[in-house]
Amino acid sequence: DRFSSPSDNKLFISERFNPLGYIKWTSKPASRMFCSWTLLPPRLKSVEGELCLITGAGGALGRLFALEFAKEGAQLVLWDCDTAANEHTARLARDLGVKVHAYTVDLSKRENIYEAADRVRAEVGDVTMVVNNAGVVAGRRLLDCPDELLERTLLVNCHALFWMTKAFLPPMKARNHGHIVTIASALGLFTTSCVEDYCASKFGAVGFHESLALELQAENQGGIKTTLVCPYIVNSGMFAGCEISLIPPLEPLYTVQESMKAILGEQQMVCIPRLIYIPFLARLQENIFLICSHFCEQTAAMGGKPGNISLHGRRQVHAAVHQQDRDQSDLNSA
Ligand SMILES: NC(=O)C1=CN([C@@H]2O[C@H](COP(=O)(O)OP(=O)(O)OC[C@H]3O[C@@H](n4cnc5c(N)ncnc54)[C@H](OP(=O)(O)O)[C@@H]3O)[C@@H](O)[C@H]2O)C=CC1
Ligand SMILES: CC1=C(/C=C/C(C)=C/C=C/C(C)=C/C=O)C(C)(C)CCC1
Repeated sequence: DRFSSPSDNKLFISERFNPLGYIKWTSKPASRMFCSWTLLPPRLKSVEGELCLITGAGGALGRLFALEFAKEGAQLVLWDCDTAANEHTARLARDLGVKVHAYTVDLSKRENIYEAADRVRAEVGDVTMVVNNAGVVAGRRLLDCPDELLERTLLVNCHALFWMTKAFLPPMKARNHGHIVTIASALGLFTTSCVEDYCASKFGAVGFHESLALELQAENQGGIKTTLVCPYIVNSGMFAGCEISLIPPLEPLYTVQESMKAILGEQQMVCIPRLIYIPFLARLQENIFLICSHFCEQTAAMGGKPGNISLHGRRQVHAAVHQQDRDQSDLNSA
């Protein structure tokens, strides 16, 4: 059994919970609904024969992703700005018997991404899976941080997602087949202090990912899967040595194996550990409230049924009350 762990035999509703699923609920037949919310363990797909591009492949998680995809039999395209680290990952993956193509790419430069994408298409072929994993953090207090470092975080963690998708999605759409994975962070769902650049970029990544997933769904491109990965602090890589007293950092291999389960299970999102779903769900509840408010407002605008409390109506009441207050104060001052 791939990625077996002691918890594999237990059934956790949070594991199967699919946050974009509530939209599916309203639009898809009961069978699909059941699949999104089922308690049954997911079937893991095969990636044998897929061409999988991993960014940041020389880094802690990127290297482990490359090795896990290699074990699964995928052909690899590895991107990183650190040539030596990337080549090292490539050698380790080749030792597992798969074809590996390593490229030195600076993801903070749009033209660099487009040029490298053209080279990959010409030299290797159409990429069918993209794992947007590369990431950076300025790691300094906002007011002490050079502007360029702050900008770089947004360029690498967020803007690069636009250019990667523009470069690699079209052939996927032509075949209605592919998979785009976004390695975001728990800090794309809620915030903590002193990481303004990182939070801004990861919130951007989460928003980008959700919107793309909905766009593909609206365009009936169900053959193109998307997975959002939101890990807590990992005991390696960019946050190595960073600890919070309550919860110990995650082990990198555990993080990547949990991510692989979600990717191969075609899950739309995974929070690692599950505790991270709690602040996420708190936000989701807020969003549902906003959608309901919007719906009430539209109902009112369409001449909603008596008894409906509409925000639109309430706003008119507020405006009338304010007008009365102003009239009263004019009277007082006269
Ligand atoms: N580690 C953690 O605690 C957590 C990490 N994540 C996310 O996981 C992902 C991987 O993180 P992790 O493995 O820890 O990070 P690492 O720093 O270990 O690896 C990131 C890799 O990306 C490369 N990279 C950085 N900038 C660029 C660029 N402009 N162009 C190309 N490659 C670049 C880095 O190269 P170089 O070393 O030369 O900069 C490095 O090889 C990131 O998106 C991160 O935000 C999410 C939650 C927690
Ligand atoms: C709010 C919150 C927590 C704090 C989480 C933090 C501070 C996460 C930091 C994550 C990082 C640095 C990710 C990097 O990508 C806990 C302790 C899980 C408990 C549940 C609520």
